[in-house]
Amino acid sequence: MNPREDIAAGRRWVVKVGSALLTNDGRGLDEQMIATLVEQIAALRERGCEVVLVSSGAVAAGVVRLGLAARPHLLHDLQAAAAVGQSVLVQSYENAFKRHGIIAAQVLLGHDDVIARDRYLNARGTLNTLLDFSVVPVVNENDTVVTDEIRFGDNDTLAALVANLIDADALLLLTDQSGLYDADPRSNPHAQLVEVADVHAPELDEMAGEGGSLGRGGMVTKLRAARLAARSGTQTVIAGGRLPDVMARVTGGENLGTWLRSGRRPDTARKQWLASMLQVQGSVELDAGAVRVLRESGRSLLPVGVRGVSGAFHRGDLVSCRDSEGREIARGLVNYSAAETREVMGSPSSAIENILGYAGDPELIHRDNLVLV
Ligand SMILES: Nc1ncnc2c1ncn2[C@@H]1O[C@H](COP(=O)(O)OP(=O)(O)O)[C@@H](O)[C@H]1O
Ligand SMILES: N[C@@H](CCC(=O)OP(=O)(O)O)C(=O)O
Repeated sequence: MNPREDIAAGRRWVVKVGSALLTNDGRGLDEQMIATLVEQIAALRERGCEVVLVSSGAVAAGVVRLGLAARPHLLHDLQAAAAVGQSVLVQSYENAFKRHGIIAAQVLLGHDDVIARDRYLNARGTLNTLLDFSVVPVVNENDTVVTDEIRFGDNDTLAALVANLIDADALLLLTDQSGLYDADPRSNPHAQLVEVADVHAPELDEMAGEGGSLGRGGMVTKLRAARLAARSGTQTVIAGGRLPDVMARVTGGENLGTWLRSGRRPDTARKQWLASMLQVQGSVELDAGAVRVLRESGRSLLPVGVRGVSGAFHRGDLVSCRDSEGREIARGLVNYSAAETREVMGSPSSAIENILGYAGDPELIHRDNLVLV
């Protein structure tokens, strides 16, 4: 039995191509690489796979087009570079796909598009419709309008959200390394490739390091992306994009790169949406009993299990639930503001009416609005 038969069975793929691969050492877009990737996607589709491509490279392409000496640091400079570079990027893909008779579509997504549930569902509908039309969506972050606080910043996270949106079977993160090593191979020549691991294995956090000068997130964001993707049951493979025929080989189940196995059952669509919201408005500290109940029995969080509150959140905001050492356990949408939570924490739900003067929900966070981290 092929241990990677789960991968080989995948029909719906999200392929993410990082800046580190696409940008010719900072000398603009590597057109040859784009042609090679597109040829491989065409071959994948011939085998009956659906593919969404998440491609970085806009900033890097814009930097060269504008004649800048290096990747800028100021947000507006980055956004200007992205605006110039995105059209160069998408034009390159358009030309390359056309040579294979494939229609491509540009899809730019921002953080707002996943926070609002109606926009989230809309993005899902559009991507699914594009796939129904046999189009290859080419997705990037909508860099020109985002502010620093709401940027994904790295396209690994964006690719995972896209995988959630379309319920992808598998996510392929192509980069300049052959996969995840047990240490950053740039600084440790003895680093060993991890061939397969459970995506939730805690020791992976020790191994994953930051990115290079061209890319953004390194292996840290790739690991986080794989965990986010696992929420829709999506398998992740991290592999070297310069390897000949890498897409056909990985998707065929060959033992290449790092397979981060997503073992558990997929979350519900609502919980996937909740997990995709990146920004919390505050946090609550739980006592040991509440930590156990959340982790082990998937129940709601009641005010009685809360010991502390920080931040200025309102009803309906996303709040992080932490243990006494500050480790995040879960996230969820609260039924009470920070001020109200301070008043009712530590009390049984039956006392809420007396304390606040009105009868609200018995839970601080209902289990349907709660995701474990
Ligand atoms: N444990 C690790 N294994 C492999 N690469 C690592 C590791 N830790 C950090 N890295 C770095 O992550 C980089 C890839 O991420 P990044 O630069 O963000 O590329 P991309 O643009 O493809 O997302 C590699 O060049 C490598 O130096
Ligand atoms: N949206 C940006 C991509 C950000 C980025 O560099 O991502 P990555 O290469 O995945 O670390 C761009 O197109 O330049």
